[in-house]
Parts: sequence; structure tokens; C-alpha cells
Amino acid sequence: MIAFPNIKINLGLSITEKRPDGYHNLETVFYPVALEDALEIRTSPGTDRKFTLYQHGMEIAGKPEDNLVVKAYLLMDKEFHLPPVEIHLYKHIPSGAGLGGGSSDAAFMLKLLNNHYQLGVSEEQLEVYAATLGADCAFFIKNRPTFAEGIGNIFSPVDLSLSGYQIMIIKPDVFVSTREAFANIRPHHPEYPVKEVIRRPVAEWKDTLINDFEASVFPQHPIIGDIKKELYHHGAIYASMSGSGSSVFGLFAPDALLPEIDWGTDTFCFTGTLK
Ligand SMILES: C[C@](O)(CO)[C@H](O)COP(=O)(O)OP(=O)(O)OC[C@H]1O[C@@H](n2ccc(N)nc2=O)[C@H](O)[C@@H]1O
Ligand SMILES: Nc1ncnc2c1ncn2[C@@H]1O[C@H](COP(=O)(O)OP(=O)(O)OP(=O)(O)O)[C@@H](O)[C@H]1O
Repeated sequence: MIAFPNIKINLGLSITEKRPDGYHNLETVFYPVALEDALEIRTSPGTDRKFTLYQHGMEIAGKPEDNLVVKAYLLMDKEFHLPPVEIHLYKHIPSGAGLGGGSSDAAFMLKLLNNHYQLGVSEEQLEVYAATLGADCAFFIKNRPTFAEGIGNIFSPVDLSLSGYQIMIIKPDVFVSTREAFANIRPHHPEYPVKEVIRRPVAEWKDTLINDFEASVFPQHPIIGDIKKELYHHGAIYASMSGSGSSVFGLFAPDALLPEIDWGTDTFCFTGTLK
């Protein structure tokens, strides 16, 4: 059985408080975008190994047992005593991009196992499992536009459709550690709450829908700020870094002709249309 884990972008990201457990409370809107990995599971009988991970496409740092798809499998195996599986993961989604690629793989693994082995786990319970694997992992269970608060795991639906808008996502060859990005932030409550700005037309978001990480990440990696400027220069209606970076996305009107920009060979570039 195969699934296609997609990414999220953050529309606004306010880091409001540091918590006693070291994590941060935040407010953001997650929006799904169809830049996808491919994830397949097959039962592999007659083997002692619980799992074998075959990786294709972009490389991911770390051992197989550190991969979030394996962590998701082991979590479900503990609860449901699953048969051994072969896992094929084809990575298209860049890592360290703020696009939630690893979290998405993990959430889709939970959904795949639930469907393939007919475990009968509810979406709500899958969200509980997902939240143990990564702060924004649970979003990918329902995978629809969502207002998130808490550490990024308390959800309410938002009435927002960007259907038809074109998106350009650019990720320079720069790795931003999510942990370090949080460490450099001074939390504060936003002048313009994300939930309110998002109700305004996209054309009004430019100076009010803020990703707090930009202020700490751009000075360290000026190239990321330059990409955002370039997207505006070429007609983006709204542009922002996603999550803790290093990717930047630009939203363009449905009928706009997307610019052809030479970002250089080490830069990842995706264009698509939002659903
Ligand atoms: C920044 C976002 O991309 C916004 O969508 C996400 O909240 C990040 O979520 P994520 O990559 O799933 O994050 P995790 O892998 O759970 O956490 C990585 C590290 O970031 C810090 N962290 C993460 C989430 C959060 N609300 N507060 C934090 O301080 C913690 O130091 C944690 O050890
Ligand atoms: N299946 C996976 N895909 C990508 N990275 C994974 C995976 N499993 C574990 N990782 C580890 O997770 C780290 C973060 O990867 P991820 O793609 O989620 O980054 P990100 O885009 O910064 O996500 P986020 O928006 O959640 O911060 C990587 O450095 C990698 O070592």
C-alpha cells in the first residue's frame, strides 16, 4: 500500500511563550501543499527483522531507526503487534526546510498502517500517537487548513481557502536547526494575531502576517531574506519563510505568469497550485 506524504507551510508564526518544559507556545496556520514524498509498506513474512527501510531520492541524515517512519511503525507495533514490514521511502521533500517533511512521513505511516492492517484507530487517536513523534506531526492526520496553538498541537479548523493560488517554494542550501531557531527567539504576543490577519484578503497580509523566526534567522542566513525580497520583486502577493526555515514560499495570483528566476544549482525550487 502506498501513500504520498505532503508538506505544510506556515501562514504566520507567532512564538508567544517559553514553557517550563523548554518547548514554546506558538500560534500559526498550517496549510497543506502538494509537494510529496512517496511511502510504501509491504508485509515481509518469513523474516526475523521487524522492519527494513529502503530509502530513495534525497538523502536523510541518520540511521534507519532514527527515521520518523520507523519510529511511527515501532509505536504502532508496540500497541498492535504488527507483522514485519518492508518500508520504501522516496524523498522529494527537502529536510531542514520548515516544511514538516519528516513529520508528514510519520503521520502518513500511522495512517497507512491503520488502513493496511485495518486497526480501526480513530483520527483523534492517530493524532494523539502523532503528537508523540513531533510537534507538528498531528496536523498531517487530518491534513486540512488548521489554526494551531500550544506547542503546535492544539488544533481548530480555519475557514480559509487559497484554492487556485500558485505557490513557489525556494529552499537554499542552508540548514536551519529548529531547536536553535527556537533558542534565538524572544517570545512575545503579536501585534496582529494570526487568526485575525488570516481573515483579511491575501493582498493585505504582507506587513501583518509575520513569521517570528524571520527576525532571528535572516541575520544569520541573509540569503533566506534575499529570496523573500526576490519573490516580492517578481510579483508575489505574499511571501514568507515557512516554519523555522530555510525554505521561503511566495503566493502568486491564480492567473499570474510565474517568474523564471535562476536560483542557482544548489537551490531547491517547487512550483504548484494550491487546493
Ligand atoms: C517550527 C514549526 O515548524 C512550526 O510549524 C514546528 O513547530 C516544528 O515542529 P517539529 O519540527 O515537529 O519540532 P520537533 O521535532 O518536535 O522539535 C524540535 C525542537 O524544537 C523546539 N521546539 C519545537 C516546537 C515547539 N513548539 N517549541 C520548541 O521549542 C524544541 O527544542 C525541540 O526539541
Ligand atoms: N522521514 C524523514 N524525512 C526527513 N527527515 C527525517 C525523517 N526522519 C527523521 N528525520 C530527521 O528529522 C530532521 C528534520 O527533518 P524535517 O524534514 O522534518 O525538517 P523540517 O522541514 O525542518 O521540519 P519542521 O517544519 O517540522 O521543522 C532531519 O534532519 C532528519 O535527520
